[in-house]
Amino acid sequence: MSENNFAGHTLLLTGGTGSFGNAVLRRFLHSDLEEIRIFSRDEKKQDDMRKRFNDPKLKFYIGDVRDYSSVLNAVRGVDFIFHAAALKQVPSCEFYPLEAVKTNVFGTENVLEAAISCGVERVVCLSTDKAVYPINAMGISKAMMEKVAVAKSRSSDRTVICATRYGNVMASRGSVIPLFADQIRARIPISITDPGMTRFMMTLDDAVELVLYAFRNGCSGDIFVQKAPAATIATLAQSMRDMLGVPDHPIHEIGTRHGEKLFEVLLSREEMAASEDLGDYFRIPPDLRDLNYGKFIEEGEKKISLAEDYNSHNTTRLDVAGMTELLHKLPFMRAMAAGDYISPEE
Ligand SMILES: O=c1ccn([C@@H]2O[C@H](COP(=O)(O)OP(=O)(O)O[C@H]3O[C@H](CO)[C@@H](O)[C@H](O)[C@H]3O)[C@@H](O)[C@H]2O)c(=O)[nH]1
Repeated sequence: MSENNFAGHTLLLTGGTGSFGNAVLRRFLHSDLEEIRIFSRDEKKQDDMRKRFNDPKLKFYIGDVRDYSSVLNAVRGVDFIFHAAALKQVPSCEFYPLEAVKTNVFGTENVLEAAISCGVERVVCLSTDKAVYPINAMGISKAMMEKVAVAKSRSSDRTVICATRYGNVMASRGSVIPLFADQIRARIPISITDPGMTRFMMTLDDAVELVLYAFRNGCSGDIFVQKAPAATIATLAQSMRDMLGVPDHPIHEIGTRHGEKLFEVLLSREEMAASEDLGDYFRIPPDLRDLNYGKFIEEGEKKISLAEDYNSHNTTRLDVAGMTELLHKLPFMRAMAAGDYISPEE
């Protein structure tokens, strides 16, 4: 399925005003899709987007995934959905965990229920590595979102529901790369939490590719994960200092923050045992055992105890040169290195 096989079809992006929505639009605006709907609560961002893209193919829907009727209104007549609407800030979800449940869990249920009742063909739900062995409210709510998606995928023959999980998107707004860049610009020390902490490193384009892969290839109940390299925060800081020409810029260690893990996990041990290795991706199929599943237990347990999870400590580790090469792919970092400043992605 290429970007040009969609004549007469409509795509809905929930949470479409964020960086992911913008990146998808850049890919799909010139496809043969008939209509692209942006659904979000944010009137101002929708207005900015309307002016920026200025394209009659784009339609804007104000609503909240928590409100079923607003979702239903946007889903009627839609063929495909990329469900990106979420509360994703770790600290705010820690303080307001039920708000995370309302948006990430019940909101997803609303989107999927509307999709099934309107006969939508395919839905891809976006999740995060923080949903695996979760320790913070954001991750826990996203883990529940995945469970809702997989459970719902069993209840429709027509609507294919699958999900993707990805790690930190490099240089997204509020994340560590723009923060370190601001600190370097302001000539204040770089605040490192724990130099040995690792994170998967993915670009926004990688995240979009993963969602498109799931969209094209997913069977109902599948979760897709892209293999990705990782780096320690010390390596990231050194690469940024080198790239911005200040290799000796001071560093200040502040310690691990609230709700934060030493490393992230993209596939649990249990999922690794069941997953299919597709080269660049893993596919985690849904557990299709029915009530008569006793005969699968022994084999399953043996595989699980041999498996290792897939995490940012044991994946390909970037050294300073490798990390710098990746940083060069980011428009934000290239501009910084040239002495310009551009806004990070939303
Ligand atoms: O002053 C800082 C801030 C962050 N870090 C480290 O940098 C890494 C990445 O941090 P950050 O960019 O804040 O990302 P995460 O905390 O991993 O999670 C972010 O990225 C997720 C997925 O992209 C979002 O869902 C979360 O809301 C958002 O907090 C972590 O190891 C942090 O400990 C520092 O060393 N110093």
